[in-house]
Amino acid sequence: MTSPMLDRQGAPAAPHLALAADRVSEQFGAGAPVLENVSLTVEHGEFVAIVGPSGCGKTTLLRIIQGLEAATSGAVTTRSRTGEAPRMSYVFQRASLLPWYTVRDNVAFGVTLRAGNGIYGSKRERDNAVADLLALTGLTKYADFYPDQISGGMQQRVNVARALAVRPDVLLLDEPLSALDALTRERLQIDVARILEQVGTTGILVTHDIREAVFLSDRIAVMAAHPGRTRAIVDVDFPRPRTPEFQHSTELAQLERGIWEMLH
Ligand SMILES: Nc1ncnc2c1ncn2[C@@H]1O[C@H](COP(=O)(O)OP(=O)(O)OP(=O)(O)O)[C@@H](O)[C@H]1O
Repeated sequence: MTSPMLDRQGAPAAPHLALAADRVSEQFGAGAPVLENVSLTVEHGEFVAIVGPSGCGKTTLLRIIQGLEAATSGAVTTRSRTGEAPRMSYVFQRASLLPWYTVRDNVAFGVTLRAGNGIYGSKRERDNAVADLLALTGLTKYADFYPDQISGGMQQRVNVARALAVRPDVLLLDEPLSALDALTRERLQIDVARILEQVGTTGILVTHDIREAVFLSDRIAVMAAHPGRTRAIVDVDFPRPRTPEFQHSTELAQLERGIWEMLH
């Protein structure tokens, strides 16, 4: 993951790229191939969604990108805007919060974890960072609550705030909103769009929800299964952040329909 980014010819790739997955294949033991020659590039500040049928290897691809899983063949290369290895953070479907910590302390935990990495120098800087993250994610009023005293949507906000505490160059989101009810989910999609715009981080989102993918992303990788492969890369050519009206617009519905047809 720390190797310099190379293109297919072996020359340094364009510095505007945050990530390049090049012909990534994965097979676990003697099982059927899970991923086959998946290639994907993501520019700095870009938000890319991955959609596809269950079992096509979306989570596996995300885990390979994060370095938690080694690809059988192919390579993933990453770099930050400064040219160094990027910091990545991961948001899962279920918020894994510390139940005995308040909302504030759960976010502070993410900040403290990184204090030793030189991101935050002093205690005051850490306290300010926590306050900023709480404000950014709409949690200031809930700072002294415990996780079991807030809704699932609020818990997921804490999860996002904690993930952002490391000031990630790349934020990986694996079905972050799928456990939420439809209304909460729509509201959080709008907030996630605003938060991403404010922090300017690069993002990769795995989702089953095509509408969510269209609403949030610049491009969508549509995958096919058995083995998992990229079927198409779809551009979502609308300025970000998207307005709440865009969520129910004809343009979004048309793109959603086109992707749905690809998947069925
Ligand atoms: N560590 C592992 N060992 C063996 N098989 C695995 C491992 N991880 C994933 N798989 C298999 O790889 C395939 C793809 O799994 P993955 O979770 O990546 O798919 P997905 O597209 O994210 O699915 P879903 O949309 O249902 O979450 C599945 O058949 C899964 O059982």
